[in-house]
Amino acid sequence: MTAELIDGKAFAANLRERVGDHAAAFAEKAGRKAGLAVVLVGADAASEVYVRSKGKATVAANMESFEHRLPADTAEEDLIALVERLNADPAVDGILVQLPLPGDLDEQAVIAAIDPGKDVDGFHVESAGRLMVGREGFVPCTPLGCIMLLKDRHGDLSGMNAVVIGRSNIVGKPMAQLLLDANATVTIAHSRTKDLPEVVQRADIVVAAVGRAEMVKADWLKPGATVIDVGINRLAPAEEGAKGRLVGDVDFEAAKEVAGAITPVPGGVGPMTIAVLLRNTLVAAHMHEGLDPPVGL
Ligand SMILES: NC(=O)C1=CN([C@@H]2O[C@H](COP(=O)(O)OP(=O)(O)OC[C@H]3O[C@@H](n4cnc5c(N)ncnc54)[C@H](OP(=O)(O)O)[C@@H]3O)[C@@H](O)[C@H]2O)C=CC1
Ligand SMILES: Nc1nc(=O)c2c([nH]1)NC[C@@H]1CN(c3ccc(C(=O)N[C@@H](CCC(=O)O)C(=O)O)cc3)C=[N+]21
Repeated sequence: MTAELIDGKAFAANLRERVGDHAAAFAEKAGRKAGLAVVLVGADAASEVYVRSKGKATVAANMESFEHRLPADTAEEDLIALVERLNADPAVDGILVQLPLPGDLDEQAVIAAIDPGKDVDGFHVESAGRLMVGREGFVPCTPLGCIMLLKDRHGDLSGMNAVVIGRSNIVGKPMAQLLLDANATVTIAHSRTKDLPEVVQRADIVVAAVGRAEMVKADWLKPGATVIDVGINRLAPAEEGAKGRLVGDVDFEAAKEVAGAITPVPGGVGPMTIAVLLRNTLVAAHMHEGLDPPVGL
């Protein structure tokens, strides 16, 4: 058996296109473009690439991109002061502070400074709380992108057994909550989980968000399971000077012979994260202008 490939890249391109159309209509109505501010502290090479691609995608979707680069030794109060300026700036609808932050900057303190109405990453405690109790709010981009792919494939997830591996605030926990909201029966596994292969064996849906290259093995999977691989791991390059290959948390080559459907890395969940970020920003912009949010995004 060979799994169907879940083409996150194509799904994301389609979502960005629809967001772009709605963003153009928004600009007509509001007399301004929706705006996303991205704050990057320090000069992490991978983050640089990521921030640049977000900026390009934002502009391509008819929105404005504001990039703020601060040195790695920035004081927490200066970073928070920038966030507060962005909170007060009517041209900025969404604020994303690229994580992780360098040094001993307190991530929770910085995120807490973001206006929850501009928290398009969904990392603020207010957003997390809203998701937990089932109220409208911003949902973290990566898990929201994953649930879109799952609903696209399965329609109704009711009664399906879902196993989420990883319990971070930005992926694992919100992912589990979204699956629960979709009436799946959810198990959250983590580093203390006993007999992970046996836990995964029962799953109709596996979401791997661990950060360990190719950890999830093919023989753990229930035949026909749907596998969503969130992991982004760069392997050591085979030769000096070369760029290491990017792999997920799932042993893709073997898993695709057992799974029913699987997301590749790259080209799976990653592109969805950016597309959903643009979607969240456009929703924020509508709220800021007192307009009804676009339907069907
Ligand atoms: N595609 C995308 O857009 C995005 C991809 N990512 C990628 O997703 C992955 C996860 O990210 P993130 O959630 O931030 O990572 P974290 O490091 O915050 O969390 C990893 C989780 O995996 C668990 N874990 C670690 N080792 C094991 C193990 N051996 N068995 C079972 N569980 C284990 C940890 O358990 P414990 O809590 O017990 O320590 C923890 O809950 C990374 O590869 C990251 O790069 C992240 C964000 C976006
Ligand atoms: N405040 C904040 N919000 C985030 O959402 C956030 C963050 N900080 N810090 C870092 C992680 C990581 N992340 C990715 C997004 C897209 C790809 C992506 O598009 N990946 C491409 C491959 C890119 C490549 O080739 O390097 C793919 O999977 O196809 C990857 C990783 C968002 N994150």
